[in-house]
Amino acid sequence: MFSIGRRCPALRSGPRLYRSPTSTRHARFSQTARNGGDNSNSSHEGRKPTGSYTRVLAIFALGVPIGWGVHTLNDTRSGPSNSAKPTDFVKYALAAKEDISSTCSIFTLKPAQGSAIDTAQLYDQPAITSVQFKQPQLQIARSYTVLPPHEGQAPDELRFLIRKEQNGEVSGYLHRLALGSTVELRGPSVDYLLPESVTDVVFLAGGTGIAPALQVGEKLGKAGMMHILWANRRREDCLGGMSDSKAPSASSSWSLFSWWSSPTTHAAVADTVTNANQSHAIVGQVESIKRRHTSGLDSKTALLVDYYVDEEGTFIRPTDVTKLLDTAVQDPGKRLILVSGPEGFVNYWTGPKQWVGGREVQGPLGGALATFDLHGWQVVKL
Ligand SMILES: Cc1cc2nc3c(=O)[nH]c(=O)nc-3n(C[C@H](O)[C@H](O)[C@H](O)COP(=O)(O)OP(=O)(O)OC[C@H]3O[C@@H](n4cnc5c(N)ncnc54)[C@H](O)[C@@H]3O)c2cc1C
Repeated sequence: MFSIGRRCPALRSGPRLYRSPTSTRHARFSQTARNGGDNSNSSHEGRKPTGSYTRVLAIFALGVPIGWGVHTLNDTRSGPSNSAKPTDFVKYALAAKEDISSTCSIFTLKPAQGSAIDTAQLYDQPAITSVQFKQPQLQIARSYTVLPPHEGQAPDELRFLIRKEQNGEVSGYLHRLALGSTVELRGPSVDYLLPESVTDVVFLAGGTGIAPALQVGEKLGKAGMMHILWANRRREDCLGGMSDSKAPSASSSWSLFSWWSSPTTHAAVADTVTNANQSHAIVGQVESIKRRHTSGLDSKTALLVDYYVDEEGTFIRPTDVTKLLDTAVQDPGKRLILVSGPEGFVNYWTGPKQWVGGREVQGPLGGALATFDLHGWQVVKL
């Protein structure tokens, strides 16, 4: 998904995976009806109501509140009623920037003018969605995956986890913005449409590849079983994250297991996780999605996350993945392996995507996953 080292095409010619949304959710309460109500009051002032006029008034008296109620309900459900076309850039203001590590920050953006990106298309579609940010001086744009909304977030706000790439044109520009600055966004783009009847997902996420994983976790909900294997170079990027599998991948996994099993460790770890969840926003959001989407002891509908940190010597091993693929599923539906992260990470697991006719396509399966017996699991490169 993340094309490090590949220059994205300029705004004019950028390849788009976008499919045109056909939302009718924003049908506005008709202006005529509103004006009609107002006019009836002003232009007929002082006149004795006739029988039919009384009926008209009664219709307005009942109709306007009902219509307004429906209008308000639609607005609450689908965000701003003045949604911009996905191909048009709209202005947002940088409302907050939370540094979560030395290279990554969470950006919170609010619409700066009347129009805004259609949040229903971003959040409610069974799809992984992203938007493009414009770098105005260079007239280039890059895609960023929107984080699922979290508790306390205003309905029109958008949040993104963005890593500052060394010498990165757009990420560098975004990280230099002062609070309150205006930035131009367009979208949404659908990067992957989740098929119906997904029962199992294994998500291999590298670094900021956790953002689409969180979208899938949120959208899959209690519909199935999802296991995220999240790899980071540094602990600071997933501070406090504790793996759900008992023995995290490491050369000394047996000793880690005995360490994990000790009651003293459990108490200490619980404290660390609680504290870290309060301070590390992404790990906190991972945990909150897990809590909402894991149904007690029903092992068919759970979200599990394992953390891997290069600097601690823990890497996602092929056996960590094959173990999950071999897990017996009694009632199999669609099973997906989704891979998202820096280009090197995606290439290692799946081989590179390809450009065909100006569009980026999946290309043949390569990398480590091509050597596995996939038992019918479908691989998707993001
Ligand atoms: C669908 C999608 C969703 C994405 N979501 C996110 C997200 O949520 N968060 C996130 O952080 N990123 C995300 N990305 C990646 C993002 O779009 C950018 O690619 C990333 O921020 C780097 O862009 P940049 O303009 O800052 O860097 P660029 O200027 O494109 O440079 C990237 C790197 O390549 C190097 N480089 C550039 N040109 C050359 C060259 N000619 N030779 C050698 N090296 C070179 C640069 O030094 C830099 O390290 C997503 C990408 C896609 C496609």
